[in-house]
Amino acid sequence: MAATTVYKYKEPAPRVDAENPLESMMSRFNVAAEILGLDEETYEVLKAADKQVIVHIPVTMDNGKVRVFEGYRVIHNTILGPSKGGIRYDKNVHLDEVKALAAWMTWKCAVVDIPYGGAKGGIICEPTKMSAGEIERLTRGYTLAMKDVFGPDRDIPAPDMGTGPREMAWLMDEFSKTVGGTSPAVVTGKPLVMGGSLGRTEATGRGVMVATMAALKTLDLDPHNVSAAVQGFGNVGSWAAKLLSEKGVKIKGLSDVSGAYWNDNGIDIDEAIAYKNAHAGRLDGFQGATMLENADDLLTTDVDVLVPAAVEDVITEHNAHNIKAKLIVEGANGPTSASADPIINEKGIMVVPDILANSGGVTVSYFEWVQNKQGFKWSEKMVTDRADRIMNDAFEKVYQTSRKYDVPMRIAAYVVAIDKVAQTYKFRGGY
Ligand SMILES: NC(=O)C1=CN([C@@H]2O[C@H](COP(=O)(O)OP(=O)(O)OC[C@H]3O[C@@H](n4cnc5c(N)ncnc54)[C@H](O)[C@@H]3O)[C@@H](O)[C@H]2O)C=CC1
Ligand SMILES: O=C(O)CCC(=O)C(=O)O
Repeated sequence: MAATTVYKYKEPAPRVDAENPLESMMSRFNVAAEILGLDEETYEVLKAADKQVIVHIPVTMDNGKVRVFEGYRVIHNTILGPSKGGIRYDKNVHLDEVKALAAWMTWKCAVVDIPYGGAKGGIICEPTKMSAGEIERLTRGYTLAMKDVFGPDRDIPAPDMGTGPREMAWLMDEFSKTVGGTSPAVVTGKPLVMGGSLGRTEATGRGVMVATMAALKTLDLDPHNVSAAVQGFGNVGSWAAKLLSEKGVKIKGLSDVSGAYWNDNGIDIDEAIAYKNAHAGRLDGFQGATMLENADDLLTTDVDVLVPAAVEDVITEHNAHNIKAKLIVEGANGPTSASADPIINEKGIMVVPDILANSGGVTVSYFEWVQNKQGFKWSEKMVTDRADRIMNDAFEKVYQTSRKYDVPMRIAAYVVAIDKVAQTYKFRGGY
């Protein structure tokens, strides 16, 4: 008879970061709500998530044992349209983080004026330590568990950290089985051959580049005389670094989970991307730069532009004093904790906030969804021209709002977003 495995309780590892992204989101929301003079009813409606779904997904691992994973989907708000937002696979996923990310999606879609509400999903797992088969079973299990949440006119997921076109393809396939047809518009960020949009892969990084160019113009800086450091070298960071370098910006620093890399003469980004692609998505061992002793120092290096494009709460009250950049363009969601805001503002650093800077991704996701519904593919030029225009218009609107109210760009972006959602709420009524 096979031996029975005896269950042993393991204390979950405590979270190491003291910052809470949900609190950071709320503190900016509160400032913007006050500027707008939001009434109490609207404030209460917009502040809380509409729905939070927690699921436990049993997955047969390659060793034959069943492991149960915890997954979330938070629908923050659907006043502007069906909810939209990525799915994150990471060991540090937690509910408050997903709630903050879902709210940021609501504000982001409103800033770029696309007809979506906000949502986000996440599963606590370590995809780099799982086989493709295990990730596929996990993704299909999560999709089945969320079959009544997802839907092309209800809630439309997309990639985020730790997920990409491969996972979106499995999700689309599994969801399609539950409805008995092919349902491409249920998810965006799919592979091109199955209804993905040209330009989606690079869209977030491209938007970061477009926002950086717009910000440099307001600062009267020529991209050819500007240096930058990019934290995170995944989808967003690598595309942002590549497209910025093509505009003449000298990328002196890069980092990923393996550490930070520095070259005072500028890093060859194509070389770094080729290296990463050949080394399981990581930069360790990359010879085109020297490794910094302390990876966190990347954020305080002597560069003009800082692009945090990895995780939340990396710029805090502890390191904000030492930042030398004149401009921060937030490729990541929530990289700056609210505790750092006053220090950054005091130093006169311009911040293009996440809900504006990284909105190129959801904008092209919206285009993908429109193409799926039309059953008609757009050219790459049509996608990028339209996305660039939306990004430039949104930047201008937020910039003008920051001047009108004499507030930083971050608060201005919240003002633009909350105003749009609040006005729509008033017209729709019916709650
Ligand atoms: N993929 C997308 O279209 C969008 C992503 N975002 C945000 O951008 C950020 C990055 O997402 P993706 O590039 O999609 O993820 P990804 O999974 O493709 O890449 C993440 C990168 O960050 C690195 N990383 C992780 N922890 C790090 C740390 N502590 N220090 C330095 N590097 C670290 C990883 O090694 C990897 O290079 C996230 O905050 C995500 O929410 C925002 C809008 C859209
Ligand atoms: O492409 C999308 O729909 C959402 C991407 C996302 O999760 C984000 O913008 O944070």
